[in-house]
Amino acid sequence: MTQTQPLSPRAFEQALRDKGAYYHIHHPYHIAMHNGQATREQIQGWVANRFYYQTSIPLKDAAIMANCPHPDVRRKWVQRILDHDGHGGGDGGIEAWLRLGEAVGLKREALLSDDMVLPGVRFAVDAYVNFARRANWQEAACSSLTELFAPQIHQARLDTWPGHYQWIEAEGYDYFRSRLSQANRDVEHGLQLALEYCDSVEKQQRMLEILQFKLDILWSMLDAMSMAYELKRPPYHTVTTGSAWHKTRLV
Ligand SMILES: O=C(O)c1cc(C(=O)O)c2c(n1)C(=O)C(=O)c1cc(C(=O)O)[nH]c1-2
Repeated sequence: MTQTQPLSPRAFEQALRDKGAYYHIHHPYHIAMHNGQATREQIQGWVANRFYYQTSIPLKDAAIMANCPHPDVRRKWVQRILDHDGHGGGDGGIEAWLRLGEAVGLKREALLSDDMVLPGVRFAVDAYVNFARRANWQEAACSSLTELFAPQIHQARLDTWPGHYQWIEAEGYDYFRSRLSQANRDVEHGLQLALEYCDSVEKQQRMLEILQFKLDILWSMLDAMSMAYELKRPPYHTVTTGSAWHKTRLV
């Protein structure tokens, strides 16, 4: 039956939350990391590839702000950029992620060079940034709502990784700890925007589709990592043992 009336705000919020069934917490790569079955190379590969996501988030948030004509929204949204880039002399999330890299045995330069970033990860992350550039600001803003499910995944890492991976240095966990409160605050704002904006059946359905698009991005990143670090099939593995893929941000 075709839906003619929009869902109530409460029912729509529930429909957004139900998308958690597809969160990357359920990806086999993530499950292996959670269960202590990931090798050092797999953890390092994940940290190095996720760094590309971390450094792209402020680009994505700046694109949203560039398209948003409302000072009150921008005033709140800018906090996301400050969280990652740091402000007032304090380090931000990007620096914390670099420390995570060091804690898992990677050199800062290795992360900063993007050398390990697999094409599949790059394409997925670039799709997120480009979506934020093109979409209207409300749709782009609400695509961050996978963060609804993020505190759980950060907490699970804090609970299980120190026991499983004793070789990871303790300072590495600061990033996950800091995101627990930041993500909850972001979600509160993002949810409020989504509930206000999605006042028709069409907008609600489109927003659910956008959230799925974002879930697809996160899942696809881990698919690329599975190919490279679990199945040992990085791009061009039939041709070379080297990493021939492109290494620079082209878009
Ligand atoms: O570690 C994770 O699993 C995870 C997932 C997500 C997410 O759901 O997009 C984010 C983060 N972490 C994160 O640390 C973060 O800063 C972040 C920002 C955003 C966003 O879409 O604006 N997602 C996420």
